[in-house]
Amino acid sequence: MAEAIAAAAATSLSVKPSNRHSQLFLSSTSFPIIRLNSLKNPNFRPLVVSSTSIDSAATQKTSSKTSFLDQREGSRYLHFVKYHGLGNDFILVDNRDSSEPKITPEQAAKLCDRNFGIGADGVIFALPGINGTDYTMRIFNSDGSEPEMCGNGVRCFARFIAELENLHVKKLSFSVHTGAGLIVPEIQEDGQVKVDMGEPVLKAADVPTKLAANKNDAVVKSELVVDGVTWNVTCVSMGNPHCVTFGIKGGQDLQVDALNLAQIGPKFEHHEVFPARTNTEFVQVYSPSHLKMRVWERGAGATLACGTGACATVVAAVLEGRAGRNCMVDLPGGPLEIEWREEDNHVYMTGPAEMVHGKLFQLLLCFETRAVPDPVYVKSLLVSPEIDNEGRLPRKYRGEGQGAKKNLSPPVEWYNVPEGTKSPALVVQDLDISDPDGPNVPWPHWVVVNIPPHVKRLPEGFSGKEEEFGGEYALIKEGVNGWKLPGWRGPVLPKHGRRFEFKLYALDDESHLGNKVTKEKLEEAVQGHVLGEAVLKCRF
Ligand SMILES: N[C@@H](CCC[C@H](N)C(=O)O)C(=O)O
Repeated sequence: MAEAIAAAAATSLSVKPSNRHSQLFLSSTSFPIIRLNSLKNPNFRPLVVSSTSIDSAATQKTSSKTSFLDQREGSRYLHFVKYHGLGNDFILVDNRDSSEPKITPEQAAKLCDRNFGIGADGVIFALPGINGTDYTMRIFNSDGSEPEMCGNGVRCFARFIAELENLHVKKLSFSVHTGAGLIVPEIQEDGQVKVDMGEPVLKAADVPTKLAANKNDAVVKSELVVDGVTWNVTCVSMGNPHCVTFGIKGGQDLQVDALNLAQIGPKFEHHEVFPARTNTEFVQVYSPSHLKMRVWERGAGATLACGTGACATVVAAVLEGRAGRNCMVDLPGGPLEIEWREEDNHVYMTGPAEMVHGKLFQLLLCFETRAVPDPVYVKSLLVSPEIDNEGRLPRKYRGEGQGAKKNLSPPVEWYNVPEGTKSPALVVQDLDISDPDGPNVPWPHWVVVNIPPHVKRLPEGFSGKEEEFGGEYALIKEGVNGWKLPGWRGPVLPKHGRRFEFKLYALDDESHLGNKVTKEKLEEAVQGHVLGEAVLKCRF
C-alpha cells in the first residue's frame, strides 16, 4: 500500500456534488432478499468509471486492474474486507456487478455477530451508481435493519473503492448515492477522508419525530421523558435520525463516562416519539469548539464512533447555543472534525478510515462466503506473512539477484481446511514458464506431501529441515521440483511479471506416492480425494 501511494500520480479527481436529500430510495423496513445463485449475470464486470463523472486519464488507466480482491468469474462467493472508522467497524462487500446486495439482512446480522460471525457494526455494499453517481452505498446494521446513511461507513467506502479500483492518486473524490441522497467523500493527501454530508434535516416530521416542533419546524432542547426522567433533546436527521442530548432537565452538565449506555440507550432508541427508532448522542461540552460524545446507535447499540452522530451533535450544539460551527468531537474511538458551514448549510466531516489491522490481517479476512444455502461458509485460505496475495514474491525467495538467499523456502499458513482433511499437500509452481520446444506446462518449484492434519503452517526456511523441526514436521515429505531435485527451489528472473502459484490441496487421505514424489504423481493420486483447495498467487 505504501509503495502504491508513493507511486501515486499527483492527480486530483473530483466530482461536483448536486443537491442531496432529494429522495430516499430505501424504506427502513423493506429488505430486498436475493439469492446469489439467482443472479442472471454473476460474471464479474470491472467498473469503468464514466468520463462524465470522473474524467481523468489517470483514472481510466488504473481502474481496469482489480487485483485487490480475488474476482472469480461466475463466483458464488462473497468477497469482502473489513474496515473501521475510529473503531466503528464494517464488512465491506464488493457488489459492483449487481444492483442488489449479495447477502440478505439476516445473513448480514449473522456475519456481524462478534462471537459466531466475523464481528462488525454493519455490512456495507459497494453497488453501481444510480442517478448519475459513481457508486451506490447501502448498509445493513448489525441487527439486519437498513439505515439510510452511515458517516464512518462512507469514509471506509471511499478507501475501499480506491483499493478496488486501484485509484492511488493524491486526492480523490467521487459521488455516492445513499439512502440520504448524494454524499461526496474526498480522500485527502494524508489518507483522511473528508465528506460532504449535505444539509441537516431539522423539520420534526422528516427527522422523523413525533415531538412537537418548538423552533421554526425543528425540535430544539425539548423535553423528553425516558424511564421517568426528563431529558432535554434536539432532533436532527443527517439522512438517518438522531436525538442529541446534553443532559437532563435542570440537571448538571452530562459526564458522559458515567452513563450506563446499555441501560438508557435502548429506551431512547425504541421511544414512541421516534417512529423509525433513533440513534442517540449523549454529549459533554468541553469548550465551544470541543465536544465529547457517546452514542447508542439504532440497530447496532453502543459503538466506538458514529459519523452522522458527530455531525448531528455539532448541529444540535449550534442550535442550542453551546458551540460554534467548527468543532472537534471526541468519540470513544477517537476524534472527528466537524464543520457546519454557514455558506452552503452543508455539514463536513473529516476523519480516518482504515483497513482492519493492516495487510496481513486483511488477507485473513478475505474469506469467501457462500451465500446459499448456509449463511456463512468460510472457505479455506492460504496466506504467507511475507507474500501479498497478487503481490510480488520477495527477493529473498528468488533464485538469483540482489537480496536472493540460497533456496530459502517462504513461510505459508492455512486456515479453515475442510472437516475430514487427513493430509494437506502443497504445490508451488510457475504458471508462465515458456518452453520454446514444448507446450506451456506449469513448472514445479516445490511439492510437499504427507502434512499431518494438525500442522497449519510451514515456517520460513522449512525446506530440507524436516528432521530439524522435528515432531509432526518430521512426517512431512518433500517431492522433487522441476529440476528433479528434492525440496524448494526459488525462481530465477528471465523477465518480470511471471505468475507464481501456491496451491494447497485438502485431501481426505494420505497420499502414498513411493519414494520419489513428483507433481505429476501427486496430481494423479489426489483425484477424487480433494475436499478443498486454497490458492495464494504472486508474481516474480
Ligand atoms: N455508525 C454510523 C451510523 C450507522 C447507521 C445507524 N446505526 C442508523 O441506523 O441510523 C455512522 O458513522 O454514521
